[in-house]
Amino acid sequence: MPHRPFMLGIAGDSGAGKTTISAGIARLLGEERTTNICVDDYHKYDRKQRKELGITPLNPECNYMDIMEQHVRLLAEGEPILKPVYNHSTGTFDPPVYVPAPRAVEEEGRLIPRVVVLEGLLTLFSPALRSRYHLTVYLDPEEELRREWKVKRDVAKRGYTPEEVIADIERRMPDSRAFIWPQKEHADIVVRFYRPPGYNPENPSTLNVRIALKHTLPRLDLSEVLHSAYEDEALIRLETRREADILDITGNVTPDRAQTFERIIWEHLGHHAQHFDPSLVGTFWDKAGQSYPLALTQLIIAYYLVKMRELAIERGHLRVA
Ligand SMILES: Nc1ncnc2c1ncn2[C@@H]1O[C@H](COP(=O)(O)OP(=O)(O)OP(=O)(O)O)[C@@H](O)[C@H]1O
Ligand SMILES: O=C(CO)[C@H](O)[C@H](O)COP(=O)(O)O
Repeated sequence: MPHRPFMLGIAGDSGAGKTTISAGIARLLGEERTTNICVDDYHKYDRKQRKELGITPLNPECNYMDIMEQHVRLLAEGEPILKPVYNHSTGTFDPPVYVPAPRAVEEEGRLIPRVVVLEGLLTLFSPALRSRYHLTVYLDPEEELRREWKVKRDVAKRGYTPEEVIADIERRMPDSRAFIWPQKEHADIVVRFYRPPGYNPENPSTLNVRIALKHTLPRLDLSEVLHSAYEDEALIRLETRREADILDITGNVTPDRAQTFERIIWEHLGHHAQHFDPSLVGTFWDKAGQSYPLALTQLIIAYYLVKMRELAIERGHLRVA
C-alpha cells in the first residue's frame, strides 16, 4: 500500500530564493526524510530551441505542464516517478532520474509521512497542481534584490555575463507578470526579503523579511512561539490584518536575540528537527553566507509544516500504513 507524503509547494520567479529555502527546510527535517523536486525540469525546449522559438521558460507553453501535473499527483499518491532533468550548466537535458516512492519514515516506533518539496517557476500555476499541496509558499523578494541575486548566481554558476542576465530578465518581464507573479495569490505563506536603508550588497545577512501568513492556514497559536521575543520590537513584530498575519523580522537583530528566538521555534519543532545540523540554518550562497532573517523564515515554514502534518495525520488525510 503506498504511503501518502506531506506535499509542500514553493513558487517564485527565477532567483527568488526557492532552492535556498527548500534546501534549508530539507536540512531542518533531515534530508533522508524529504524528497526535493524542481519542476523547472519539465521544460519542453532546451536553451537553444527557446531562443529560436522566442519563448521563455516562464511560459506554461514552454513546459510539459500535463506531465508535471501527472507526476505531482503520482507523488502525492505515494508512487514513484521517472523525472526529466534540465541541466542549467549546459542548457540541455540529461537522462531522466528515477524518484522512488516517497515512503513514510520511522521515528520513535511511529511512521511519519515523508515531506515532498516541489519548487519551481510554475509550481502553483494550475488548479490541478494546487489541489495536491498541503502547504504552499511564494517567494516574493523586492525586485531589485531578486535581480541582484539572479545576476550573481547566473554569472557564477550558469555561464552568463551580467549584461546577458539583465537582458534576459527584461525579455522575461511580460511572462513574469503574466504567469509567475499571479501565483502569489495562491500561497498560504508569502515571504518578502527587502533591503534596509543603506543596504550593502556585500552583506546580504542584514536583509529584512516580511512573512505574510494567510488565513488559509490553520490559526496556530504563533504568539506562544513568539512569546519571549514578542516584546522586542527591534527583532520581530506580528500584526493581524484582514487577509493575513504579518510577521516582520529585521536584519539588524543581534545574534543573541535571534538565537534565542531560533531556539524557541526549535524547541517547538521538538524531535522533528533532531536530525538537523543547527549551524546550517539560514545559510545561503553554498553555505558561505548566513542570515538570521533567512534562518527564522526557514524555521517558521518548518514549524507550520510540522503542525500541519500533525493535523493532516489526526484527520486521517495522510495514509502511512
Ligand atoms: N535570503 C537570502 N539572503 C541572501 N542571499 C540569498 C537569499 N535567498 C537566496 N539568495 C541567493 O540568491 C541566489 C538565487 O537563489 P536560489 O538559487 O535559491 O533561487 P531560485 O529561486 O531557486 O532560482 P532559480 O529558479 O532561477 O533556480 C543564490 O545565489 C542564493 O545564494
Ligand atoms: O528561470 C529559470 C529557473 O532557474 C531558468 O532560467 C530556466 O530554468 C532556464 O534556464 P536557462 O535559460 O538559464 O538555461
